[in-house]
Amino acid sequence: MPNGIWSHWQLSRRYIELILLAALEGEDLNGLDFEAKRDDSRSEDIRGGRRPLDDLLEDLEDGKEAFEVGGELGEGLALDKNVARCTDGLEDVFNHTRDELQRFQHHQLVHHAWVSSKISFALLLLNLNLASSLPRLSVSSSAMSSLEEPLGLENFPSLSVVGRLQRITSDSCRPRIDEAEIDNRIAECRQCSSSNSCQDIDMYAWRRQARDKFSDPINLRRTCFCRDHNARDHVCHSWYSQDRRYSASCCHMEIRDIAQKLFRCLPRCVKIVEVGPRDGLQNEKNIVPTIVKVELIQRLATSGLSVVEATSFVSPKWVPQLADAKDVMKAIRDIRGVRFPVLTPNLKGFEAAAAAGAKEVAIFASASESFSMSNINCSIKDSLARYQEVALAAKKLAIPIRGYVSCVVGCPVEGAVPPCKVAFVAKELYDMGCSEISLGDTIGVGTPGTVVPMLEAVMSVVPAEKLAVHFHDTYGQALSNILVSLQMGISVVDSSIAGLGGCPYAKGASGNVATEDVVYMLNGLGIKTNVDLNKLMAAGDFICKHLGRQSGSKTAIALTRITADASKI
Ligand SMILES: CC(C)(COP(=O)([O-])OP(=O)([O-])OC[C@H]1O[C@@H](n2cnc3c(N)ncnc32)[C@H](O)[C@@H]1OP(=O)([O-])[O-])[C@@H](O)C(=O)NCCC(=O)NCCSC(=O)C[C@@](C)(O)CC(=O)[O-]
Repeated sequence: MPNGIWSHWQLSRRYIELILLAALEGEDLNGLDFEAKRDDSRSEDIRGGRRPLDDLLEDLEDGKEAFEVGGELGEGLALDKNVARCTDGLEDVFNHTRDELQRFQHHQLVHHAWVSSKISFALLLLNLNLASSLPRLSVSSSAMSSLEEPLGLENFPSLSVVGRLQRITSDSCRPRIDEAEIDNRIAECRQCSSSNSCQDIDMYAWRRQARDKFSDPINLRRTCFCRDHNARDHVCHSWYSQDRRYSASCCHMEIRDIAQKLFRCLPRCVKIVEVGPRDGLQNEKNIVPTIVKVELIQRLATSGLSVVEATSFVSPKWVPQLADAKDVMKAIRDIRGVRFPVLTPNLKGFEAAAAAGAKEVAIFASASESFSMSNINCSIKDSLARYQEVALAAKKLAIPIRGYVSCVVGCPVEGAVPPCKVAFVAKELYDMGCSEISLGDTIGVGTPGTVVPMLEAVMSVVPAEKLAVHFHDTYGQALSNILVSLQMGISVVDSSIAGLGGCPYAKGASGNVATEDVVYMLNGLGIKTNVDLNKLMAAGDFICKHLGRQSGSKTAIALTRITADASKI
């Protein structure tokens, strides 16, 4: 793509991004002052914001094939200017450009120039500008159809981010809670790239605090790809030091800065829910002595983890490994500062857990009928009725409940699970009063391609702040799935020490993503977890030695090997 066109597109698009963000955040657009910079810093005040559109319109008026790429557009426009400063109130920009558009009654654009609000107008601009980056402009009515309907902005402030985005995304790309639609969502977005808006607009869902990070795109690109050797060296040195003491602090801000530029809206802190003592051990054939379980929990607690799922109050006939739940709870009751939720499949389990001193419980439903039957011996509907009883009992005792949804992308029996089913179960659990809902890829088949539509569906009915993700790592996709979940606004991640686990009723599924690997990745991104990786690895060593197997954590294996090599020198 010729440079001029690209610059134009980039520059103009930035206005729209900023306008949209400002509008989405409910800011008063009047008098908002912003600046869009290009790679070099020669500055020229062009009272930006208008010129690009003015020039496009002039070209249209002249009957030029202004949108045919050939350099002319880029060269001739003010778009080649390096710094554009919008000093006019944006209100003016809107009004001015709308008036301009109305002057072109004869042109097909007018058909779409009907604007119901600032936001739809901004979208129109976005469509226009993206369209202009294509070889030939084709502003078809299907591409612009969303602009012809009122946006219903009265409800805008009360909508979630995803809801807002769904509201303003063009029809052809707007997600609906509809199985086929959601399943095809990503493919659709690719197909409809000529309609211009969807891919870029969709990114907004993940750009919660992105406004200040949009500036300086070239610099961003440089830093991201580590062409700046200083930055890269700093970052790399922080990964590891020979005495195995991990330190992210030396250049925490720098790493975070790079990560934020690259990943835009990652959370500052992530809460890790350690599920090793429960999910990790429940699948072990040989019974692990209670004393070993308790020591594992103690070690995990001292590593800084704030939540360790300790055990399950399920039928010992179904899960013999956790038949000692009561004893485990008794042994850990004096550990302070850490929460120890336990699984309860029914009222009987809840009562036993409460009697054993559990201060927090978890209920576990499934998005797949077959898995529900094999895991808890009842249909989804019946399980929800059971959990309603548990929720009521918990409420009476002021015990918080966590909810799980299993098989959120795939089921060992049924195959692909539609996102709408996951959203349905998650919403039921949320309505029951679950304070957090963990979305489990029980068999670890998800990829970002399937996880994103699932999360979008769930986030349209349950706020992101109430969600956690729980990935098994059967296909090695867990970390990518976690990363994309964080980008979508989730900040609670389940994981299991040494990657232990698997579900007894999901044959072939491997363990959860290893906690060590999650902490390593989050440290690398400058995201706080308050977990000490060395202590965590020691806890992993401890349980792996007991089980007589190698850790399932790549981080643990790598760091242990490097340490061993270093000690030989
Ligand atoms: C739900 C049940 C109990 C139904 O099992 P059932 O056989 O249909 O239940 P029942 O009511 O007919 O009872 C059968 C026997 O179990 C007893 N019983 C009944 N309830 C309890 C209880 N709470 N605690 C102790 N005993 C219990 C009950 O008293 C009776 O004893 P009997 O009269 O035969 O001596 C059974 O299917 C069960 O325990 N399932 C648990 C399965 C399990 O733990 N799966 C793994 C956890 S889920 C998971 O790993 C996924 C997750 C959360 O990690 C997320 C993800 O990765 O996706």
